[in-house]
Amino acid sequence: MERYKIIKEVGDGTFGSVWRAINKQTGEVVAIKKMKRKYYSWEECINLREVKSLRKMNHPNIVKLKEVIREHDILYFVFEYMECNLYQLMKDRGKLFSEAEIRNWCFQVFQGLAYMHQRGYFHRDLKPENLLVSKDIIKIADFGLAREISSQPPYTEYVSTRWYRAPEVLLQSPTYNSAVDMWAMGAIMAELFSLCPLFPGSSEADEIYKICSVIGTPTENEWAGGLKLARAINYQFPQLTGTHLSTLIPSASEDAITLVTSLCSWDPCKRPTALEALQHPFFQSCFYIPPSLRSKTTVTRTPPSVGTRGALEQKYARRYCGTQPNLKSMSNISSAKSHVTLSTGVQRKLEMNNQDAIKNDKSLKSSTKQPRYRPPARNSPTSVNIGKTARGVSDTTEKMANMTVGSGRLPARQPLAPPMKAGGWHGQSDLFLGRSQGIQPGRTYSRKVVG
Ligand SMILES: Nc1ncnc2c1ncn2[C@@H]1O[C@H](COP(=O)(O)OP(=O)(O)OP(=O)(O)O)[C@@H](O)[C@H]1O
Repeated sequence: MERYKIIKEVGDGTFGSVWRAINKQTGEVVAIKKMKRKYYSWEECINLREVKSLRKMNHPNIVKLKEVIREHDILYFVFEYMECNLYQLMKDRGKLFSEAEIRNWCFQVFQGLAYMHQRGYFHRDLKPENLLVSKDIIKIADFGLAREISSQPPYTEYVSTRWYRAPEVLLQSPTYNSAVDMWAMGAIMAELFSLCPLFPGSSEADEIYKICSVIGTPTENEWAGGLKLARAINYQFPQLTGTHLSTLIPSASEDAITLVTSLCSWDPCKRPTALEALQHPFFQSCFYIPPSLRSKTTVTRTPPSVGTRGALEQKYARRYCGTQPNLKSMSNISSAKSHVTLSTGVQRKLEMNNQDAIKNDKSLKSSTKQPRYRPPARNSPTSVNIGKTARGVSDTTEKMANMTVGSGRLPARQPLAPPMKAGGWHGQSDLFLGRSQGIQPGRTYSRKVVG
């Protein structure tokens, strides 16, 4: 580690703190992630998902892992350095992003995702904090939860930050696939337009409620599989008609709305794959250049939608809103859906979000169902089976309740979930505990992001 000069902390995640540093020999600026738990052998490190998955990825829109160092039982990941994450950009933003900016970012992320999904990996924890930006370039980071298609169950660790968590995961589907990343991208894309999270659930119950209040309660026609999942856990969806996305993200063009709508489809099979998303009319002005054909210059200095054409787009972005002709139709896309499927083979693990939920759980002990997996407490230094931070997870409701200030984001334009009709199921998920703690309207909060 003495080869690096540490400059300052730029991030603090669940698993590690991230520092800006300089390679003393080359002068290169890097990001060093110092893992919180100790690693007593190299075998332990090599088996880490972040190492296994990132080692194999070489794409301009996936953050590059340069080096792994273990010193005094502490593990360090050396990454290429990125200026900031998308959440930081949104929270510091005084005015809305232009559609051209959003298009450019999303196009790049979908390229990174297409690459990753094609190679049999999916991320599982896409959120604005994990999308890192330097100038016009955006890259996917944090592969702590990335999953390989060939990996075997049982999988017991926690999956994804709640606000971006796909409904099949919320409903404890025993199988899920790369479509969970596409759902997250729909939510992120909408958030880029409005600077407000689309589904800011304060608990799993509230998350489903928020989703229903935007895209409407799923019908048998829309998502038979989801209704089956719900029946299996004796869960009843709240009956809501939904809100047209154009009222929630009024600055988005019609193309953007149709893309977000299809990404946020209840049924994972109805979501476009990353490759399909890249062919959506929303991206008609972007040029897809396969990474293998890109020169270094193209990749790093001329992202899609930037350059002369990008500048023009930027200039006329607002004028184009909703008026661009749809040159391609999603229905014309011939490529078969190729979401990478993952069979968990075990119950999805559940989270306990707050003390109220625990109390409720105690009062509902008549359940005949087996108790579900309860993740170890957060911050457990020796466990990777832990919930994620701030906006994320496990004990998040408590955290949210205590959050203060800062982001200027007001996520609570949607109603709070009423007590859920939990039927006879009394598992440990807050989804079924009949209690939902909403974020109060007008309340702002910050996320756990340093710097
Ligand atoms: N390569 C990088 N360059 C600059 N900043 C980075 C880099 N990698 C991570 N960061 C910053 O550190 C934060 C946390 O990093 P990361 O998500 O990898 O940690 P984590 O412990 O896995 O966090 P999480 O709780 O989200 O899982 C990021 O949101 C980002 O702001």
